[in-house]
Amino acid sequence: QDLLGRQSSQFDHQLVAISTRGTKERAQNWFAENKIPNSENVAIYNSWETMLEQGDFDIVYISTPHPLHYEEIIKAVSCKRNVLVEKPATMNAAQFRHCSKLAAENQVVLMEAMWTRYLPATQYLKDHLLPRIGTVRRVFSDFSFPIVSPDLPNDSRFLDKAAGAGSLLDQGVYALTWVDIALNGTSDTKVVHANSQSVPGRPSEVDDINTIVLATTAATAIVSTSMTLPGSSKPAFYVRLGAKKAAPAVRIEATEASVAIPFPCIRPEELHVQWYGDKLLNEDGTEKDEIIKKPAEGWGIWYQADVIAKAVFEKRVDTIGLSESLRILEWMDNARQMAGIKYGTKLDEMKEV
Ligand SMILES: NC(=O)C1=CN([C@@H]2O[C@H](COP(=O)(O)OP(=O)(O)OC[C@H]3O[C@@H](n4cnc5c(N)ncnc54)[C@H](OP(=O)(O)O)[C@@H]3O)[C@@H](O)[C@H]2O)C=CC1
Ligand SMILES: O=C1OC[C@@H](O)[C@H](O)[C@H]1O
Repeated sequence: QDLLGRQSSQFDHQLVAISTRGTKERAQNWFAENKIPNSENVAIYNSWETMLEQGDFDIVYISTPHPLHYEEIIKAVSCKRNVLVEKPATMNAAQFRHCSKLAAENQVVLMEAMWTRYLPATQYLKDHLLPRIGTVRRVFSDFSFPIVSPDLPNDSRFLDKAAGAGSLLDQGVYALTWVDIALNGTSDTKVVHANSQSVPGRPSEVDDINTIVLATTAATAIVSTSMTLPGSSKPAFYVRLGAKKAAPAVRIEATEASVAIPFPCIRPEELHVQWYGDKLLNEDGTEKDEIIKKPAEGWGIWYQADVIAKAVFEKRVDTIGLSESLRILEWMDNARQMAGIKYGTKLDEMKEV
């Protein structure tokens, strides 16, 4: 239930059908583990195509590993389905541009599930804080946590290149989203440097420690990711999602104030603002943090679900957040090229495949 609705939601999200390669029993166990309401009525398909062609639902949520997204979006929108697709929406910008065109031709809504953008703390930052802190001059954005433990098998999606493995596409998409939010979608932002080091001791080269520098005419952004290093605090990721105390993961430095966003920046709940000058000082004269709390209800992925539900309800034809998704996919394309991160011929050509 936690996954599907919240008390203040305008919409009652319901899971009504799923497509899986697994058995019915496996699906039913999953429903039970995740407390899915009315799960006895959820249609279980063993064929994605059949579900798209015959299923009775408003929106399909694509949550397979990222190299599959492109073909799956094409199939879904061709069946006139509204689509919410996990991040990164596709493996490169050209693919998503094509998907968006097809979605428009088929009169449906398409949206990348970049849930962080729609959480209350992020919305507050965008609508109420960024307009007050002056010109943003520099952004630090880190998203690192140790996903790759020594016992993680090489065929896990985090280490298997055919499944889209790599920290840039998995974690970098969030760190870059924060840059885009902080710079308010500045369109002249360019990747000026990218460097990558692979996960040590594994047979294939999977990008791990990535450092990307972006610049606009007025600002610089420094981005880092890693799926082996602890980043801003030590405990395992899902423990840290509930951590009471965490070091800043994102820092936005503007001319009037700086704003720090504690880990986990993918699910922010607090904004720590330091106003420059003598407005808000500690007894020793140092700047005092103004802590703005904007909790997310439950896990928080339904904020994005509300956004697409509203668009579908209003019968809009739209790729929600298209320019944001494309900017970030393009930055990742450029960073991959500069850092020498490779997948395989078709994807490295950065064309539609
Ligand atoms: N927003 C967020 O917080 C998160 C987003 N993600 C994103 O979600 C996506 C999936 O990640 P994650 O759930 O970790 O990935 P998984 O590897 O767990 O795959 C998810 C499901 O996709 C199906 N699947 C896997 N491989 C294939 C295949 N080759 N062909 C067809 N179906 C397949 C499987 O379902 P079945 O066996 O039932 O068919 C599997 O359970 C990624 O794009 C990732 O970036 C991931 C985690 C969190
Ligand atoms: O989107 C994500 O957020 C949570 C992480 O565990 C995962 O790697 C990533 O895909």
